[in-house]
Amino acid sequence: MENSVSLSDCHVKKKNLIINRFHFFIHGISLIALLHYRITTSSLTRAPHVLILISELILSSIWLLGQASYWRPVVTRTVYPERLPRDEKLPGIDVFVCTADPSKEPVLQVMNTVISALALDYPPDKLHVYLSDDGGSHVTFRAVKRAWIFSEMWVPFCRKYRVENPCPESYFSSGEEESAGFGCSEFLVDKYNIEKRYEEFKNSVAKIVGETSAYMSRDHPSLVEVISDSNGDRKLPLLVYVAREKRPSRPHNFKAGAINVLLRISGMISNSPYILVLDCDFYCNDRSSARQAMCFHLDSNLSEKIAFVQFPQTFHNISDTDIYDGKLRYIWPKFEGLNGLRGPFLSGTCFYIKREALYGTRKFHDDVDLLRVKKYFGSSDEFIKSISRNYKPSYSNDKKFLDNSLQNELHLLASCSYDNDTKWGKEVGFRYFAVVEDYFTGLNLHCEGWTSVYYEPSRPCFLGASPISLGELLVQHTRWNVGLSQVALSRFSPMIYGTMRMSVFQSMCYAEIAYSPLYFLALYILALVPQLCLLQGIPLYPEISNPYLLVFLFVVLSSQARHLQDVFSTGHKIQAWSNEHRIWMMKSLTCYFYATLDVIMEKFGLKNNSFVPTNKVVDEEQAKRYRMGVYDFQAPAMFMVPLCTLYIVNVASFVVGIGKIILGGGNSNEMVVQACIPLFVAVLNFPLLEGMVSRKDKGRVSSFVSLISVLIAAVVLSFAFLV
Ligand SMILES: O=c1ccn([C@@H]2O[C@H](COP(=O)(O)OP(=O)(O)O[C@H]3O[C@H](CO)[C@@H](O)[C@H](O)[C@H]3O)[C@@H](O)[C@H]2O)c(=O)[nH]1
Ligand SMILES: [Mn+2]
Repeated sequence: MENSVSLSDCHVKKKNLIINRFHFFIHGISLIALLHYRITTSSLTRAPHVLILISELILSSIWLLGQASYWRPVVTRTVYPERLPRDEKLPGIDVFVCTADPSKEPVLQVMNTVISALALDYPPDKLHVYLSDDGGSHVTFRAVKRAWIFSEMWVPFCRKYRVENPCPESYFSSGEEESAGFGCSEFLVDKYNIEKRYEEFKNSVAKIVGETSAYMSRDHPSLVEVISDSNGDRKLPLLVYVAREKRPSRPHNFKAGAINVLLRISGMISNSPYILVLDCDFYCNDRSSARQAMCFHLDSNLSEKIAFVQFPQTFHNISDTDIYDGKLRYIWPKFEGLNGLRGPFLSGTCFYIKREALYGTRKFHDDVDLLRVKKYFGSSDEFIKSISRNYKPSYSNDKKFLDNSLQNELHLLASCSYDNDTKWGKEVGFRYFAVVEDYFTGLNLHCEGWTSVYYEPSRPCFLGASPISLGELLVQHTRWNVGLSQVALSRFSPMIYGTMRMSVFQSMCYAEIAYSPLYFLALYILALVPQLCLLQGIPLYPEISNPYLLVFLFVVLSSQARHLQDVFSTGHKIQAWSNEHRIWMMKSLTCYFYATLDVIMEKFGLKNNSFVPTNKVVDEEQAKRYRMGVYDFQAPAMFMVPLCTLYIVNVASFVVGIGKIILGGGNSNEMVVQACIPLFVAVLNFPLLEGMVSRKDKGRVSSFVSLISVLIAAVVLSFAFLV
């Protein structure tokens, strides 16, 4: 399989490296000076000072952990697909698409993802697409059959005209690519015809959706069916529909459980050495991604150790203002930095992973006994045979139907009890321990010695949907942070588990993400303590004449300058800086807080894991507000009340505090700096004020939330006067 010429290159970003290290030194020194001031000069016998010290320690520690991903050479990569071996020599690829709930994940969108995967530029007999339907829904099953019929025309069309974008919905709606010099009439006729077919397909899906209940069942037997009906010579990739068995009393382990079933089922049918995993809303936007990924997997210098090639998650539905920071812009530079270490985290979708890495078979010797293997992989003999390198699946291309014995085996492998008493979810396949199965599985692979590659081509290979309302965003990030806290508060905590198994730097990168829910504590302190102390006239920061004030100013300026540099160097405007700040505050005060609470309750047995998929259905009114850059504050009260309450506390303490400084004189010298904090909060979060006071549309803060918030804020403020 391997190739002696290099299929890929990497480049160090020298300029970034110098800036990063320079910032590290001067910011680090100023943080030490700041902490020195806190410890020596502040009166640490008083609670407010201790609290502020705690918040500063948290912020500094997370900053320090984050430096690891900026420290080593920041690498970008180039690939040379033209140097890949001939098609006959390319390895097989299985594509896994997961969907869970047709009422939240529009079927047409899911089908577009499936169709786009079928149209990847890869030898059709080497490509196999598996759709996992966790809802076991009739809608999805019927729709995928229609999708197949449409693909039989769409895939040849893409091949014939070398269409770059294999996703029909986005191809037709963007009007792009009058491609490859085929501006001729034949192309136009073909395009017209295929567009008509796509309309018919869309209508038929709409009809199916109308006729069939989108009921998502948690209680259903397994169903595995080969959808493609080609005979013998395969012009199109194989398409297989899989609904695993689900029973209400049995844990199904969410997406990780679904992927593990697909691993087993595909092992029996195609058993490709590489797997592309896609969330149902992430369609392929470039047909060449498989070949690009193979440039790493087959590169003789890299291939042995690489577990996965991760592409960035890019989104097609982000507006210019990106008010919810949906791009996750701050994440991807870290992935580039990690490229200089053992490689990036796994991010759940848009990656090509080696089957062998998920099986963990390298640790077995040839003479390992069958009983031990069964302890790992479960009772299916047929599946265990599939693990050995030279296994040929008993399914052959020329059959549409799976014969009985294979069907029985597949039912066993897709049953909800197959994982019991095996290493599935622990050492084999995607790991079940945390609801961030991607992060946690990646952590385990890196700890086992595997590496990974981050590759960001100029044309995004995949495009997905990002939440476009505050409520959805906060629900999603709460789930992520529940998962991260589960890891942080367990024996897998990266700073311990990681440093024993991989480099300190790599562990620090994992730790930064896992410990970020701690921001909640730092931000609650900073949103309350300086404000209440301002009202009481307790100074927490150096007075204007104190040279230490310069240290504080420097820390603020240098961290903001660094953030701005990051924003500008990734091609964004200043607006991204303020949006990111605002969303970070909102997430810290809600998601991070609830996530930590959730995990603590789970530890005490008061709560169970859950993975509520994000809603991918677009509400037109909401979408309109989003495009106009107007926040949608219709989020659940549990998110809105803390945000509004703290906003009111900040505004009130600023107004009263400034009034006192102006009127009272006294220690105004000491309080001026402190008044800047609520001022900053109030200005940055001005949209919240608008939402509570002046907006009339449906996305405003509800009067119920405003009322409760005013009441709680009043209690909090009166506390300052009582103590
Ligand atoms: O029980 C479940 C729950 C979810 N899913 C699928 O998992 C995918 C991701 O779910 P989504 O609701 O879109 O979650 P996001 O928070 O948007 O996903 C991000 O975060 C997840 C981890 O929390 C990763 O798995 C994803 O890849 C990553 O994109 C979707 O295709 C779902 O259909 C299942 O198959 N079974
Ligand atoms: Mn998603």
